[in-house]
Amino acid sequence: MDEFALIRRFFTGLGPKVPEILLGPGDDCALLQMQAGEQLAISVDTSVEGRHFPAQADPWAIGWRCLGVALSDLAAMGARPLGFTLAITLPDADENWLTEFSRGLGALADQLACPLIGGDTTRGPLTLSVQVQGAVDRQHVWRRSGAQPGQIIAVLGSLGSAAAGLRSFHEQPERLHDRASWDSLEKAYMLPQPLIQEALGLSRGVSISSAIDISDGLLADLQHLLASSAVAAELDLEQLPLDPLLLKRLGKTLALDAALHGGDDYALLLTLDEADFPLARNLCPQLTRIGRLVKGAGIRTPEGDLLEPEGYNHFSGQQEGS
Ligand SMILES: Nc1ncnc2c1ncn2[C@@H]1O[C@H](COP(=O)(O)OP(=O)(O)O)[C@@H](O)[C@H]1O
Ligand SMILES: Cc1ncc(C[n+]2csc(CCOP(=O)(O)OP(=O)(O)O)c2C)c(N)n1
Ligand SMILES: [Mg+2]
Repeated sequence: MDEFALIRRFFTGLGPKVPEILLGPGDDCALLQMQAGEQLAISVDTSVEGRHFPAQADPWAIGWRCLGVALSDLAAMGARPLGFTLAITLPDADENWLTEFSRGLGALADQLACPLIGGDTTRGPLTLSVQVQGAVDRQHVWRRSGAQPGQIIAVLGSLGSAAAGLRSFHEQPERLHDRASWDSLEKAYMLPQPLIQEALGLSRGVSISSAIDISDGLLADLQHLLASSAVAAELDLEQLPLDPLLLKRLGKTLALDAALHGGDDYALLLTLDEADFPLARNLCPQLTRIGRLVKGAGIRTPEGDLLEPEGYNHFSGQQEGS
C-alpha cells in the first residue's frame, strides 16, 4: 500500500461533517469558517511510543488516546472542537494496526463531533502529533491567568488513576492487549476522556476565572496556573477526588502521591468565586472543591506545609544522550 492509498483508506472521512469545515483532507490546506464573535483556539500535542504510551499498546486505544490528550487542551480553554490534523510517523504500513488505530481515532472524533481535516504521513519511529482547532466565544474564553486570592480551586475528573493504570500495565504487560477487561485505572491511562461537554456547560453557565488541564500532575499544572495568575494556593489533600479502586490498589500514601505528581489525568483544574460554586455543582455534579487561592506564591496545605510541584518533565535530569 503506498502513502496515498494509506491516507485514502485510513484517514479520510473520520468524524462527522461539521458546517465550519469548508474543506477537509485532499488539498494543500483545510479551510475553516469561523463565526462572528468566536475566536480560533489551536493546540498541538505529540504522542511518542515508549514515552507517552507503551510500545505494543492496543492500536485502537493509541488512536483514541492521541486525540483525547490533544482535545483536553480545548476543554481547558472552554473551546468547542471544530476539527483536528494528524501528523503520523509509522515504522511500516501494517493494515491491521492501521485499521484499529483509525477506528479508535474515529470513535472519539465521532463522539465529540471533531473531524480529521488534514495531516501528514511519514515513515519512522511511531509518533503521532495531533493539532486541534476549536472555536471559543470571546466572552467565555478561559485562560491560565485570571485567578484571584479568595477564590476557590476545583477539579473535574479524578486524579492519580492514570498513573496507577500505567503501573498496572508495567506489572502485567499482557493486559495491554485485553481492552475489554481494563479496569477504571487502566482506562483512565489508555482511554482518557477529554471533558469537552462538561467544560462547555460550565463556561456558558458560570464565571470561571482561570483553567488548565492536568497532564503533568496536579501540583505541576496548578503551579503553571498560579504563576500565570500571580497567586498562591492552599490545597486540602483530604478533598482530592480519588477513585476508590486507586485507594484499594495503592493504599492512601501512594494514591496521594499518584494524585499529586503522577500526571496523565486529563482532568480540569478551575478557579471560581466561592458564591458560584453551588451553581457550578448543579451544572457539573462531579466538580470537587480542593482548595483556595491566597496571596503570595507556592502551594501549601492548610497546616502550612509546603507542597513541591514536581511533575512530569521531558528533560529533567537529561537522561538519554544528554
Ligand atoms: N516548541 C514549542 N514552540 C512554541 N511553543 C511551545 C513549544 N512547546 C510548548 N510550547 C508552548 O508552551 C506552553 C506549555 O506547553 P505544554 O506544557 O505542552 O502545554 P499543555 O500541557 O497545555 O500541552 C503552551 O502554551 C505551548 O503552546
Ligand atoms: C509509557 C509511559 N511512560 C511514562 C508516562 C508518563 N508521562 C509521559 S509524558 C507525561 C506528561 C504529559 O505529556 P506531555 O508531553 O508533557 O503533554 P502536555 O503537558 O504537553 O499535554 C507523563 C505523565 C506515560 N504516559 N507513558
Ligand atoms: Mg503540550
